[in-house]
Amino acid sequence: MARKMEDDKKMREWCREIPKIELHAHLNGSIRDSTLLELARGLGENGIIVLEDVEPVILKSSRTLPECFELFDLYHIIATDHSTVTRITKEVVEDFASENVIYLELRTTPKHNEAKGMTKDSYMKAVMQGLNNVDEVEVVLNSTQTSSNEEPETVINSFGNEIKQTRKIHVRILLSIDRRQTTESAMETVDLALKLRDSGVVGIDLSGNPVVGQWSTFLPALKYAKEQGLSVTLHCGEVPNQEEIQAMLEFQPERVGHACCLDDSHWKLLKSSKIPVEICLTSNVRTECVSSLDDHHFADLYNEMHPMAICTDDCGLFSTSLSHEYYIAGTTFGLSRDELYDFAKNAVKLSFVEDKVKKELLKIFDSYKR
Ligand SMILES: CNc1ncnc2c1ncn2[C@@H]1O[C@H](COP(=O)(O)O)[C@@H](O)[C@H]1O
Ligand SMILES: [Zn+2]
Repeated sequence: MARKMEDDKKMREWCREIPKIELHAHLNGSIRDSTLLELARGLGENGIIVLEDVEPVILKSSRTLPECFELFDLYHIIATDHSTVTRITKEVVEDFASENVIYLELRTTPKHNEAKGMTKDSYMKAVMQGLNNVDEVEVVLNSTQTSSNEEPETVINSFGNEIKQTRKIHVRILLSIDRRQTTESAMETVDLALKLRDSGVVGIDLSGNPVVGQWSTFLPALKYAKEQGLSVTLHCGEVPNQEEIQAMLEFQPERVGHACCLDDSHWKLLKSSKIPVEICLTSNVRTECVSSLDDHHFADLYNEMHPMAICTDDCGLFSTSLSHEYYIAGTTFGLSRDELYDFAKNAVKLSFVEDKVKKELLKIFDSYKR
């Protein structure tokens, strides 16, 4: 028993220590609980919200998908002013870097809120300021950015190799279109993404409550994004809307998130199209998109060597971390450390980053496990 617990602890530490790539993380879903509560308390003291109503909602650990979207509305009241957006961006990046995420693709929905003097542009400026404010680690936003002259630290890693480590994280941003938006508003988001290309924005995500909105509303903006050379990823199959799933797969996005509720024909289509899947284990179980970890489609896709990446989705909302997601993938599906390591490394190829950075990231993986 003691031995098993010791092995388990080592496995958790190993998952934390290895380099990792995060491709599906929503900014507001990744807010630390402690920050959220602190902000909520502040608003409670000022009479803007009733803290007693909000606290149990924030602290509840298990939520259905509709409950998640109720909570997001609350998050947006609590966290959407410029200085808070800047603060949470800084914290989220630092949290990922602290568990050895070397590349983070962070997605967020640019928000317009007249009452707070916020436009989609100013929202994104606040996000960029947050990236600038990160001080625990160097943030690299484009492949032309020169690195700081920080001396690399020499450490012995869990493979027994001596490696030189610099505290550095590559970050790229995806702008999310919320399914509540109009075609016009979705177009605006794509235009903003194009404007911010030099600041690290590389693509577009379609997300939001899957039972809200029509595919035809978003299609013009998604097509436009594709034509302009932005990468596109879609939340696909969180609910069994087969007509929409068909349209999404036909659109041929560069990646899809979740892919839970596909019928047999779409399952075949997904596999034959080789569209990479962002796998969010805890999220899918908590929101009841899959009945249990053991029934998760990860195993089937893994056995077929379908391109996939392990991701967190909303690590704040679901109290998880990328290391923990690797741990549960390894222990649930019986992956060896070597298999898990190769899996982590393969996620580099699925990222939307420039080839030059991909090569740099692959080198980090190779030097880590020689
Ligand atoms: C649980 N599964 C999910 N399915 C669909 N959309 C989700 C999601 N989790 C998060 N979001 C989307 O991301 C927003 C929060 O981050 P940002 O405000 O953009 O930073 C949510 O409001 C929702 O639109
Ligand atoms: Zn998501």
